[in-house]
Amino acid sequence: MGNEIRKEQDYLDKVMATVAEQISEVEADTSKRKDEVITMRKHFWDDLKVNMDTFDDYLETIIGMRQQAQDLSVSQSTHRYASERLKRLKRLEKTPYFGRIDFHEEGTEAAEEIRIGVSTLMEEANDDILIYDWRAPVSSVYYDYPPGSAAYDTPEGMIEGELEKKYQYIIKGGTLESMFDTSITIGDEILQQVLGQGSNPYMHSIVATIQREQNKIIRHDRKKLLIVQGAAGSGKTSAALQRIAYILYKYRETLLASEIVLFSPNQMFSSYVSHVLPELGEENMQQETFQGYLEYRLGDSFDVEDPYDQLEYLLEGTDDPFYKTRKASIAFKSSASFFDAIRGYQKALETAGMIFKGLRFRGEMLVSAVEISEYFYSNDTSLTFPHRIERLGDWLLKLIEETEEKEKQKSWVQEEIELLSKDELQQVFKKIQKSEDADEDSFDFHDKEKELLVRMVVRRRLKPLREKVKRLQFINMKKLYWQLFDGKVESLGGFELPEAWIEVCAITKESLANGRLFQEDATPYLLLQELIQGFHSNTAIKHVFIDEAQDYSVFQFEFLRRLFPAARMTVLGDFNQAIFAHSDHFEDFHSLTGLYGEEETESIILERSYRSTKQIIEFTRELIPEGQQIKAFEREGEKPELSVVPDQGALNREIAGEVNRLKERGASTVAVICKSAAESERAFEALRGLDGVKLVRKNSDEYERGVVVIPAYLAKGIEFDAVIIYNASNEVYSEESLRRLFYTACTRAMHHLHLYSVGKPSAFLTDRSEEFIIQK
Ligand SMILES: Nc1ncnc2c1ncn2[C@@H]1O[C@H](COP(=O)(O)OP(=O)(O)OP(=O)(O)O)[C@@H](O)[C@H]1O
Repeated sequence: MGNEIRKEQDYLDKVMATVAEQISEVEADTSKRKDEVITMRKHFWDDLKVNMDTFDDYLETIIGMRQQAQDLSVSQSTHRYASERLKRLKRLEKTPYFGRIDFHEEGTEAAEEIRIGVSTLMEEANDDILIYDWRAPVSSVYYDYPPGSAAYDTPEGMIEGELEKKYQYIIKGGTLESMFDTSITIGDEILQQVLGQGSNPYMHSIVATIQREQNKIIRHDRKKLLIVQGAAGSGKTSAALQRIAYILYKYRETLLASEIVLFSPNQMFSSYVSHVLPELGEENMQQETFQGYLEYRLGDSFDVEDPYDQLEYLLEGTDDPFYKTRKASIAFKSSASFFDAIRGYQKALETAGMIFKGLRFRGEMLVSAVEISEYFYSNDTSLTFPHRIERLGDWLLKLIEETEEKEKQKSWVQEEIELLSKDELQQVFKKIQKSEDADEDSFDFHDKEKELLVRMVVRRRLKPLREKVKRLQFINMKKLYWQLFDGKVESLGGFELPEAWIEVCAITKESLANGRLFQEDATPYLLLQELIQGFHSNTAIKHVFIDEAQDYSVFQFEFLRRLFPAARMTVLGDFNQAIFAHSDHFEDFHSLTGLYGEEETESIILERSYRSTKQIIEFTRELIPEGQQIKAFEREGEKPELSVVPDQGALNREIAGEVNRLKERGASTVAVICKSAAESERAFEALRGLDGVKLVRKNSDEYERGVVVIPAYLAKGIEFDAVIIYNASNEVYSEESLRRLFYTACTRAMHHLHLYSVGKPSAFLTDRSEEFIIQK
């Protein structure tokens, strides 16, 4: 190995020298380009000869301007390219590469040493590649194979060969700190080191230690839908982000970061993952929350309940007289039955039952709801439904046009003209002057003025009506949806309705009447609206990523598929962490196959968990059915602890003491995880005295370092050095429906997990759990 290390240091020196040389070249070039651009911008008009005397002069001036603008734009993009290259080189300067494979390609004489880093480095004199980008085709051998036969895919086909050796390096500031010959040593020392470190305020890239099964997700490129079911901490989010970086590299000629959208659970999570792509030298994709989209589409018409308020009600509202009804409402409205009911309803509306709103003008009915309906159903029924609505809209606009003509003759118009302000009159006057060289004294001029004033007054009055028609507001959407709960669902027949159906209908109608849309109604409402009015689609988006997918209903998936018709979809989730009431049905993601069909769907399962120590995983996997399938990465730590305390006072005292101990032991993030926001508020009040403690609420948008009190549902997707479960008693966690929430909370811990319980602990902790936990 000694020889190898010397040889490696020589190679590293050569790389560092090349990087330094290229940096100074690019720096000189960038500053020259920058000056050039600034000078060009400054003198843009000086260098241009503006002469408009004759047509030829005019042409020459225009051509000159175009040329100048083109030169400026070329200089600007060359400057941009150079500064991007500089950033890449600066990254290489810190850590030029992290791995090496000695790959002997079939049919060649000897193995080639291929070093792998975050981007490519080429020797300019001879085009030799000193470092391969981790996303280059050959780099996949590094992630996919142990020494022995190996192959990798290229656009020209498979390349086969022999992987003779494989190394991992730790290089810092140009010095080789360690080098592992992974063809001899077993295990993954670097991964051990990375996972053993403390948590970070932002998620980091994992390119140096991507595991084989994760690499399959990152490089998957065949089917329209990729479904990843993975245990808590198995690297789903990490793999998704590296996959985005990979796609951006592979399709760099044609794909922009803005054509990729990641749906994430909330703002805090979005900020937590926002550093990975920039760290890899890529621009960030767009990030959205589904709630954000619902607000955007329905926020003007309704006060849309957000999923956290819905969940909080389910967790804390058990004393509410409508609690059971609300639960039944959520279950039914997220089911495939309700989905079919909505589609059946839309089908039935093709022949009868549409509800319209009549159009009134100046207090008089222009066209009644019944007349609109008659016209609608008397027209060509072979067209699609949204097309028929469009035709109806055209007809209504024509009616408005006819009305405009008729109204022009009426006396109210004259009266209104007389009331016009000076400014308004002036505007009309200017308009006529502009339109032709009219002589103000001529008869024609006054006629024109009068005509324009009449038109202006009538049009202005009719404008809101035209807008209403253009926005399809002549359809009574609220009433149409309302009707579903007024006997429609029953009349469509064939659906298994909840026992409390009558009560479900009552609370839904009441909520609609108050302008409130329950979370469980929002997507079905929007789906019905789109089925009737035509789908809003965004064809610019080429890839959609849905993280924490277990929290989405079938409605939401169907919706996203239609919203992004040109996109491939990557769906990542863990049904053991399905905490929302509508996701109770999630046992696996099999039902999603229907979205694009079996042919276009690929599923990958991740079973190894990386976030937590072996001891934490051994404990948490006991909490869920079939948890035994989850494999721990061999990282040793302490067993989780359970402290049973007699009362609330002792609970808060002991937790405060434990937080301080954990901080002293170096934990930089400590989360006190509670069942709900209500419990978090109470816990926060009691722990206020702790130095720097913060409360995380649903609208917090930054991941906080230090000590936080947080409801379990907001902690999903993120991680902490140490987790304290605020009160894991049987009184708090008794309902079976809370098992997944409890599991989600415990799996946020990386190095330490401590559960506290006032009195008897939750029944989720079985006899077997005792083996994996230290009772205090
Ligand atoms: N190959 C890897 N190399 C280094 N670290 C990894 C690797 N895979 C995962 N990790 C780390 O494990 C932790 C969990 O990863 P991540 O958050 O992506 O998992 P997840 O499956 O999305 O978890 P959850 O479902 O619980 O939200 C992170 O700290 C991540 O950096």
